[in-house]
Amino acid sequence: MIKLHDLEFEPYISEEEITQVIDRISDEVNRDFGDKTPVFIGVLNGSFMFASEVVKRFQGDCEISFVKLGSYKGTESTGEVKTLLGLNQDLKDRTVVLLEDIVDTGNTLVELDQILKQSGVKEYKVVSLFFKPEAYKKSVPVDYIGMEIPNKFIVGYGLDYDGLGRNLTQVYKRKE
Ligand SMILES: O=P(O)(O)OC[C@H]1O[C@H](OP(=O)(O)OP(=O)(O)O)[C@H](O)[C@@H]1O
Ligand SMILES: Nc1nc2[nH]cnc2c(=O)[nH]1
Repeated sequence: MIKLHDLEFEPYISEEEITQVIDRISDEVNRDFGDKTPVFIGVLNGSFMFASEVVKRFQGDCEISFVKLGSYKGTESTGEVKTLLGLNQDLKDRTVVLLEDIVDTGNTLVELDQILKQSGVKEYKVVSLFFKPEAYKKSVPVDYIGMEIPNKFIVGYGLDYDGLGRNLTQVYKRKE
């Protein structure tokens, strides 16, 4: 068990399991985008570990960029997604692969969908390491999912609780 600020968390998904999931999802990404010179866009902050592992496994030509969006305060979504660092690259007519650590309510994804459509991409697909089907209320497709998880707050592997826990190499869930 670990403590971050005032909350306790227990081990939930091991590093080995995360690696297996990333291997599988990266195979799918290689298969579908290997010859398309995609632009990978990682959604900061949470996706930095996952994004680096996926792009390290990518075997074709690609470009890599990041945007930074934020909407969580403590363990809850505020419902308001702020763009903290926008796109700084021309994506017109490009194939884009969004790399997210988690899709939860979908608020962040809806914002990204608008940003990408406005930028004139040829196509874009969403890859997310974790997905909470019970929490997802939107219709933007999540095309590649590493793991479906219940509607519980998790930390580790890039995901934080009020800034702490991103460096943990396995995933923990909030202790009930
Ligand atoms: O589907 P949603 O309910 O929108 O949640 C998903 C988003 O929440 C987290 O980001 P957060 O807003 O916590 O910012 P961070 O990545 O900087 O921690 C995560 O990295 C996703 O981008
Ligand atoms: N740390 C963390 N951030 C999130 N953002 C959306 N869902 C979650 C979650 O379960 N944990």
